[in-house]
Amino acid sequence: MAASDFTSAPIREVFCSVQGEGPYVGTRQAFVRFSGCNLNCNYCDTDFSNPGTCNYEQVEGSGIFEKIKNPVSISQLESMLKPFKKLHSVSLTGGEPLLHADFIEKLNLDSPLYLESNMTLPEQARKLTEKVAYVSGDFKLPKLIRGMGSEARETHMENTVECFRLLRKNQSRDCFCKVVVDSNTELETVTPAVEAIAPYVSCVILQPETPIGRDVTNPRPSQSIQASVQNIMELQKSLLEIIDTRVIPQTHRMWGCL
Ligand SMILES: C[S@@+](CC[C@H](N)C(=O)[O-])C[C@H]1O[C@@H](n2cnc3c(N)ncnc32)[C@H](O)[C@@H]1O
Ligand SMILES: Nc1nc2[nH]cc(C(=O)O)c2c(=O)[nH]1
Ligand code: SF4
Ligand SMILES: [Mg+2]
Repeated sequence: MAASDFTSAPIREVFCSVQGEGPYVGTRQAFVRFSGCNLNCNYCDTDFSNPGTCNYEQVEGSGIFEKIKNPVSISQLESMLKPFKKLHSVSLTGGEPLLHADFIEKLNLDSPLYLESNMTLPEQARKLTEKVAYVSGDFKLPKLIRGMGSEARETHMENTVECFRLLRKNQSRDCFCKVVVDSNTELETVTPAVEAIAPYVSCVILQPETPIGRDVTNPRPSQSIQASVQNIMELQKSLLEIIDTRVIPQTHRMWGCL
């Protein structure tokens, strides 16, 4: 897993699109997708490898990519983002962007930073407490992480809660939590997670797992790993006792944009 030094980072792609997930769905963003991740979620829809170059879609929505040599320097990335106008914010995603916190800390951009993170690296999160204006933090359910044994689960929970505490909502930052749920997700596993982070977030989003490599325009495939509408609405009803809880599927996968 290649992390970045202070001045350059391995970046998989840079493009402009609209936010497809969570409460800011539809806002115009530039996306910076860093390479590398510290987790292996069984539902992950993203190629975050580093093939040695970064795909750069300079013209919004064109589908035409230039290849930039990796690693990309801070000044190169700042210049690459300049053509994108009228942005709500710049999404820092991956892979796991917190692996590149030293690099992010040095970025100087015109738009606010929107961090999209798995929230498992508190020592890295600490470096960005003054830097990011939006935090879209996942709470990863341990059952959906490949290779996570029962001994590691307690530390995983502690690290996640500490990340939310460090990057919590305040006067100059919104912080919300997304939980990806599948057909086996039980209220008993989601409730303690939501209770623990509720003081730090503005709302919780239940994000139904989108089947990878299947026809996402067919919402009810016969043997679905997706949570049933009834199950997810039961989850929402219980969690609404704790905090504003919304159900928002990934909209960009339906539309077919990046
Ligand atoms: C690719 S991840 C990158 C950022 C960070 N590593 C994380 O997991 O939050 C971006 C978002 O996509 C979500 N995601 C990935 N695969 C998904 C799928 N098959 N269905 C629903 N959400 C998915 C993740 O849970 C996360 O909220
Ligand atoms: N349109 C769009 N919205 C997104 N929201 C989170 C994404 C991600 O992969 O981090 C993503 C993405 O890849 N595309
Ligand atoms: S943490 Fe994010 S990028 Fe990493 S495997 Fe999970 S969903 Fe994919
Ligand atoms: Mg994505």
